[in-house]
Amino acid sequence: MQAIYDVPAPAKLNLFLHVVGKRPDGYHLLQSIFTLIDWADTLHFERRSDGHLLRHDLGASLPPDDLCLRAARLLQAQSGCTYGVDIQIEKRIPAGAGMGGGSSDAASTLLALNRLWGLNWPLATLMPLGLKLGADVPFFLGGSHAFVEGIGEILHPIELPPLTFAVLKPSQSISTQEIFSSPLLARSKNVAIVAGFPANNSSAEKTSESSENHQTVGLNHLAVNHEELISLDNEGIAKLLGDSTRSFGRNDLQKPAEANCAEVVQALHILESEFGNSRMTGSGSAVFARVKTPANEQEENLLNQKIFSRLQGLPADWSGRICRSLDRHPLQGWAADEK
Ligand SMILES: C[C@](O)(CO)[C@H](O)COP(=O)(O)OP(=O)(O)OC[C@H]1O[C@@H](n2ccc(N)nc2=O)[C@H](O)[C@@H]1O
Ligand SMILES: Nc1ncnc2c1ncn2[C@@H]1O[C@H](COP(=O)(O)OP(=O)(O)OP(=O)(O)O)[C@@H](O)[C@H]1O
Repeated sequence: MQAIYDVPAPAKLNLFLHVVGKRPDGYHLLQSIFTLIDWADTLHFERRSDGHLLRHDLGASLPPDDLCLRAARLLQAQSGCTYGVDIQIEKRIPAGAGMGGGSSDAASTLLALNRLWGLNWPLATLMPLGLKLGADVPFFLGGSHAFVEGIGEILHPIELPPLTFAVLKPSQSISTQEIFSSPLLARSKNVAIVAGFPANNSSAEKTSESSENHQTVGLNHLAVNHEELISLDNEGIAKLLGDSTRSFGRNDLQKPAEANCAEVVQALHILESEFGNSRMTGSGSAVFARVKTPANEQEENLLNQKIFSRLQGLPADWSGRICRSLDRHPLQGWAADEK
């Protein structure tokens, strides 16, 4: 294999994100539902025999040593592979948005180079490399929506009904590190511990990764403080994303982000007034609202018009669009399962 073209790297939304603790090294322990959406970057890989690793930006410019190059360098060093690669990237996911764009690029790079360089490593071997690159990378390697714990390395695959979102990214970007170190970050007070219940129906997605932190069966229910049982269906998701007084879910990173960035508050207001709900994803600055999935083309056009007309009144460097949840990651199954 000489080249792999049109490799997708989809973004994620955190339907809720609870900070439940802190590790001795300063990283925060989370509980969150991560959802894959159809706002995606596209990458192209051409193998080089001289061992060099080069990136070419087809759209927006990325930092010189970006997460794609860091992923390629890590895989090359760990495997001792003598091939190199030219990586072309069409960047569409806004950076510093809490949508995991850089992490997704890194995960897609690991999966593509694993093939292009003929390594054929199992997913369980790629997972710890992913975690070294960023807390969100294991989720994108995992290949499905997930209830996520730890700092991002404990993945419980879940199935979700098809969901539609309006996503708005203000012009300002937010540094993840800055938000996690804010004194406004809620600690321990009102911690909702969520426990997952394995799916007991045949539609549950089976995953066969056998790494220690990887559950082998999907979940279809979550319990809050072992009391209220939430099904991962439309009704349950509505509970998770309802208004802040009634909903169970929240994003604990939202308060510090609102304090740091007035545009986050503005974006939340816009979605709240247009769609009746709003929440920030990850460490921001992007926010999203759940919207009714359009039943036909006419309804779909109407939704797109709504977000388009809102964007027209805002500075040109704001972006936004209607996004659909994916069934699964388009590269699911690219890494061999461990026998
Ligand atoms: C907020 C989320 O987007 C939720 O999906 C992720 O937890 C962030 O993941 P990420 O962007 O891959 O973050 P990393 O690049 O690993 O970490 C950036 C910085 O954020 C802080 N950080 C990150 C993740 C975490 N669970 N606790 C933290 O305290 C650390 O100071 C770290 O140095
Ligand atoms: N391939 C990449 N794409 C985007 N940003 C990258 C990439 N590689 C490195 N970065 C750097 O990482 C920073 C954060 O980018 P990213 O888009 O991953 O953040 P994010 O949307 O906040 O994601 P997360 O939810 O993982 O925190 C950017 O400001 C950028 O400088």
